[in-house]
Amino acid sequence: MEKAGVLAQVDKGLMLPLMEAFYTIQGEGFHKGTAAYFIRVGGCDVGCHWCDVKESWNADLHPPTAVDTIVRDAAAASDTIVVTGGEPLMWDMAPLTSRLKSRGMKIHIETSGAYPLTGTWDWICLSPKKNKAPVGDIHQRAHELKVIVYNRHDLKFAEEHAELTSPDCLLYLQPEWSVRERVTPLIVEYVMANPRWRVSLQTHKYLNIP
Ligand SMILES: C[S@@+](CC[C@H](N)C(=O)[O-])C[C@H]1O[C@@H](n2cnc3c(N)ncnc32)[C@H](O)[C@@H]1O
Ligand SMILES: Nc1nc2[nH]cc(C(=O)O)c2c(=O)[nH]1
Ligand code: SF4
Ligand SMILES: [Mg+2]
Repeated sequence: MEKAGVLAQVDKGLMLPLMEAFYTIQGEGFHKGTAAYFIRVGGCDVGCHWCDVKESWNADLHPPTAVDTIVRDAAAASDTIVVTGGEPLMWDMAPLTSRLKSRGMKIHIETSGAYPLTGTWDWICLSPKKNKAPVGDIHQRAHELKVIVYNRHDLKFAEEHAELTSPDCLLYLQPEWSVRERVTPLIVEYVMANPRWRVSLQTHKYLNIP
């Protein structure tokens, strides 16, 4: 396909810049410990200085891939799919999620919420960022709020975002990996004092799996 044609397909969400797709164990949040197939879509301009997938940021480095191909490979691997990135909501998620849904799959998203919510989701993990705030009503739609804690101020940031969520939204504090030894004790103390919150660890990194 010529370049203009590919760009048009990407614009419609019929192709996505695919960084990688892999079957693993969800390491974080409510579903941690359960098998899932991850679809990592390239492209992100949020710019978290501690981001653990900076290779995802430049969408041009990741080949535009037909969603039909992505869905075919996903369906062969698992009935639970986690769409992540990069920031997946930079792209129109409607074509990908409608195809996954029509095959009866459970679809989860990991997002900063910095772009409008598209697609249909069984589980929305909202991880808000200071650099680029969530837009629209995603706090009300989120099933879990997962705030990354790099320093003490992030606990205040976490409360500000928790106030915007629905009453049954699960609340998680997750240590930023590079400072985990310093911040994990802060999180433990905070969760015991404020038991509406839970601890989330990046358990896949302890298990040495993707
Ligand atoms: C790489 S992001 C991709 C999805 C989306 N851009 C987002 O930030 O939610 C996936 C998850 O990893 C978290 N994350 C990224 N870097 C991290 C780090 N160094 N330590 C802990 N969590 C991290 C993000 O906050 C997010 O919840
Ligand atoms: N195992 C595993 N669990 C995860 N949960 C969220 C991840 C992500 O990068 O979005 C992730 C990831 O990269 N690997
Ligand atoms: S929003 Fe997500 S992918 Fe983008 S820089 Fe932050 S953690 Fe990384
Ligand atoms: Mg990750």
